[in-house]
Amino acid sequence: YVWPSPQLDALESIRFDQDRNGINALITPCSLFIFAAPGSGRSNAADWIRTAYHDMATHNITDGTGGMDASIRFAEEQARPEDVGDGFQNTLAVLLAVSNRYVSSTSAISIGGPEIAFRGGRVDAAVPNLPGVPEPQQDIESHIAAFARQGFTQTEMIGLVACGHTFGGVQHALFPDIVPELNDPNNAQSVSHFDSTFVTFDNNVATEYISGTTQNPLVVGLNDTTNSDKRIFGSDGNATMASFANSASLFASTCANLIARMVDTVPTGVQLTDPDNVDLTLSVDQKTIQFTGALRVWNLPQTTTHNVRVLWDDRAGGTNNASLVQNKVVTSSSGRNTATWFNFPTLTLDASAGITNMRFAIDNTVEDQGGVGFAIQDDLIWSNTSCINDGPTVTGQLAIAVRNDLAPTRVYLESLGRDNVDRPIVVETELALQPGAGNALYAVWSGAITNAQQDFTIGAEIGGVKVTRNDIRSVFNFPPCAT
Ligand code: HEM
Repeated sequence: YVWPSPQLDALESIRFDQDRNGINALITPCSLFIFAAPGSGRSNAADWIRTAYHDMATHNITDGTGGMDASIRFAEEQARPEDVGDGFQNTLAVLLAVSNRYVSSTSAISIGGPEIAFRGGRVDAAVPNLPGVPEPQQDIESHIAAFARQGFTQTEMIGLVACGHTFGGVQHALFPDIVPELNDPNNAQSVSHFDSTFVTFDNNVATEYISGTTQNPLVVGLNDTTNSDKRIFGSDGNATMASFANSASLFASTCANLIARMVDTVPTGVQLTDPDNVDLTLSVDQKTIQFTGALRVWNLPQTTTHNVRVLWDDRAGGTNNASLVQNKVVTSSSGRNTATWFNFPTLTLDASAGITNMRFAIDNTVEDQGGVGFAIQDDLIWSNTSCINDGPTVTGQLAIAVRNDLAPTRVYLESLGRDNVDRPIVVETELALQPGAGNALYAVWSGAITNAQQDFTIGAEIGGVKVTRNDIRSVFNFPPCAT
């Protein structure tokens, strides 16, 4: 994608900036289960993947209803026999809290699985979807029909079930007719696992099935009616499962494709470079703009030192440049990628020339998103007349500088809220124009802030159209208010 994109920037930050915004800690180690004492036999990771499938499984390819839309959060869906168990509640309890989007592919990646492509833009449902998650007692024809409705062929059904059932297992409490009480202190919730390596992504679900050693309770369960994996895996004479047993890499690449499709994604390559937190703050006298930020470069060899510079264009036709300083090196996504961070020095720009675009020179290579550069807008920016009032209750004042050619009808701060069905929504806090606070270049709009913890982005309405500037700040980013 082309930076900046507030939505994709946020999504990829959760996925790739594990040291800052990640959810890896919730699935590290892969066997972690935070809702019971160790040795429960369950894992957060397995819950998340099952949740993603159950959310998607209501999809109807013909009429386009259902799918990955987080409708699984509705009590009505969770009360259905097809959605038995507390795994969905557990998943949503943590994922709704740490992200503002529904991110599910992350768990599989971090368990050593294949890297799964993803795209953003899922929209949370306002109402529950129609039922449609397959259940183990149904016959093979219903399963083929259910996966066809979800958009998967019979071969893809075998693959997707095998990819899902490399994690976790079946719980006695939920399926007492399939799994007996195990009386095992290391498996306190009596979970009969699908393969011997139930917290790892590998092809053992297939090798154990083909070699006849499988303990998968949906294959060798005593009640043949609920042996749905046996019917599904055997439905093409075991051809697909044999191919997975023969080739771990075929299994991994098939799962990467199928799970990517399951979470409604198209492949996208990792960006080589990606600016982050590019901050513009107008000075008190409104004659200069402070320009700061950071650059993340993927997979830069660490053997030599690097010469990294930011080049930027201004509205007066000038081009400028400055050297960046290497900061930290972070390995993310289970060691697959290394991010090297470079900090901008604090650059002081002449506000009358401002800034329009930037690009980077990394050693001898120019990174400019294929020639378009990285666009920067200096029309709606934070004013450093913003300030914080420390005390028992922290409050403050946030101010936005608005370039005079803009003439907005409203300027406001945007923050994240939830509507009455828990969908993320944008809450707007109005700011007022401060007559006399501006100058020939910028006007100043400001307002009092009572919730100091709240993060804000900048919003304005210009000619009836709403615009957003995604430079996130709270009062903690500003100096103390004058007393
Ligand atoms: C015909 C299709 C399927 C049937 C009948 C089925 C059935 C089941 C059943 C009965 C359980 C036990 C749930 C529990 O006791 O907590 C289970 C667990 C699980 N399923 Fe499936 N499943 C199907 C397809 C899939 C697919 C396509 C995926 C993902 C790609 C998936 C992922 C999982 C995972 C990860 C678990 C383990 C959950 C845990 O241990 O907490 N399943 N499945």
